[in-house]
Amino acid sequence: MQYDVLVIGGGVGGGSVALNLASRGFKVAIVEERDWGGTTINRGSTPKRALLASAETHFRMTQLVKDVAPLSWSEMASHSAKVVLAANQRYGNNLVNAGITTIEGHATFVNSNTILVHGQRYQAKTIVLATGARPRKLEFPGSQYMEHSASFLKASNLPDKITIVGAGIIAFALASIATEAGTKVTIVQHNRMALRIFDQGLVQTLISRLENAGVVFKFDNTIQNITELSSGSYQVTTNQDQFETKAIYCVAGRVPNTEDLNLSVAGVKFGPLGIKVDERLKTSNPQIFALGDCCDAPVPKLSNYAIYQGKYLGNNLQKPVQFPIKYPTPALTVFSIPKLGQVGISTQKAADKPELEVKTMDIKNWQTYARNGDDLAKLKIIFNKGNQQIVGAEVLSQDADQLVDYLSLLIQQHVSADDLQQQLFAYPSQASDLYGIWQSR
Ligand SMILES: Cc1cc2nc3c(=O)[nH]c(=O)nc-3n(C[C@H](O)[C@H](O)[C@H](O)COP(=O)(O)OP(=O)(O)OC[C@H]3O[C@@H](n4cnc5c(N)ncnc54)[C@H](O)[C@@H]3O)c2cc1C
Ligand SMILES: NC(=O)c1ccc[n+]([C@@H]2O[C@H](COP(=O)([O-])OP(=O)(O)OC[C@H]3O[C@@H](n4cnc5c(N)ncnc54)[C@H](O)[C@@H]3O)[C@@H](O)[C@H]2O)c1
Repeated sequence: MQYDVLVIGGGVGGGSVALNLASRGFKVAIVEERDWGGTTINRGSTPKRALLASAETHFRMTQLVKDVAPLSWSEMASHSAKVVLAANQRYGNNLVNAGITTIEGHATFVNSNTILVHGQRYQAKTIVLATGARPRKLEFPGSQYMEHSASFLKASNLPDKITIVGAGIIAFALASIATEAGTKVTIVQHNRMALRIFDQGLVQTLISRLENAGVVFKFDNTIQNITELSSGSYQVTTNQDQFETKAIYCVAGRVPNTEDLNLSVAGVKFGPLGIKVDERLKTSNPQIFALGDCCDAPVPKLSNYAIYQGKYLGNNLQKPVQFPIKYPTPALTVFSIPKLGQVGISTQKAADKPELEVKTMDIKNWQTYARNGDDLAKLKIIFNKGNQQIVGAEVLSQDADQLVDYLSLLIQQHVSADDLQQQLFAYPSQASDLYGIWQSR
């Protein structure tokens, strides 16, 4: 069967490019071997945020009133499962309703413009690879007892004592959710560094808050083996320690899905960081493109980048791709309790730039944060000393994701303090708090 464009991978990256191209009249087919919506919808931010919805509401209540009833994991899990099922079905339906041919199965290349799925050949002049990534596996005796974030996120029961391996973005979200649900969490990190790219002062405050809530951090601990005990629990032995736990989730990074595609027959080069692409997302074969978590592009591997890359390719594929991809202001959030957000230039990068100044603002007394009892709320904002424009920020707050997005708009639009005074925000709202950034300087 012949198409204008074949997309391999039905996650948010593949879906984004397929929907964009279909809306322009291209004959598009998309292949998915597991579930429509990929990691984001089925095993990533959608279930994570659905579980977090209960966990953070519970946390907020405990900040404001006494005697809050404990959370029920089974209720949280069934809410999350409903949200995921609806999103997954909506995702598949959107593709079909857009006139895209959806093919279920594993795709491999036969040659540079032909793929094979369940013995059937499909051809296209242009192919887009959007095969995503999978959890990185660690190997040591007993490592087979470790599960991954996906099994945490779909667990119908959560044990009362769990271990998380890796102190990264996923770990802080899972630990926050589990702790709020009453589970005792231990995080094992092989060195001293948690959340490497974030402001380490804010990270330390977040660690202290989680420690006060009962999370045990074991830094400089490398797991040597795990043994199963007759009780059904596990004994974890590290280079420093030995302890019992009831489940172990390994969240020590992710690796791109580049194997089992027969990329070499298509002339597509790849390495450990993913499929090699140029600044137009073109692979080493000029008719094959790659985007999202499977590709080795110089941006974080996040849903928002995969979707943005999909839109870029969709906008440009009808003609030879003319313009290199230009990424907007980066914004990301660790969905912990409280959240940790980063936008634009980070405090670590600002430290090397004398033209920038970092101002730390204790925002807990600002209206939004005071009324929410958000006592740890802190904003580190990075200004250009010359024109006083905001170029970046790092935020610790229950609402860091929203503040980061407001700041992203200000940065992207080069908004100055004077420009902001021309806006009339609803009052008192988180947006109206923004005036405080200049007042507090
Ligand atoms: C627990 C967790 C939480 C996350 N939270 C966030 C968050 O809050 N915010 C954020 O921005 N990012 C988050 N991420 C990252 C985000 O999920 C990824 O960046 C995003 O899913 C990448 O999209 P993608 O389309 O490139 O890949 P994927 O979503 O992984 O989709 C790739 C698809 O390709 C399919 N596939 C692979 N090989 C083949 C083949 N040969 N044939 C057919 N199909 C194939 C796979 O089955 C998969 O469905 C999170 C990730 C995890 C694991
Ligand atoms: N909110 C978001 O935007 C969001 C949320 C979740 C995931 N993601 C994406 O998913 C990716 C994967 O998340 P992640 O948390 O798995 O990765 P990560 O890179 O954020 O963290 C992995 C952690 O594991 C540690 N580690 C590595 N080997 C180890 C070992 N042997 N023992 C103990 N610790 C070890 C690393 O030092 C690091 O701290 C992220 O990089 C990001 O692209 C994004």
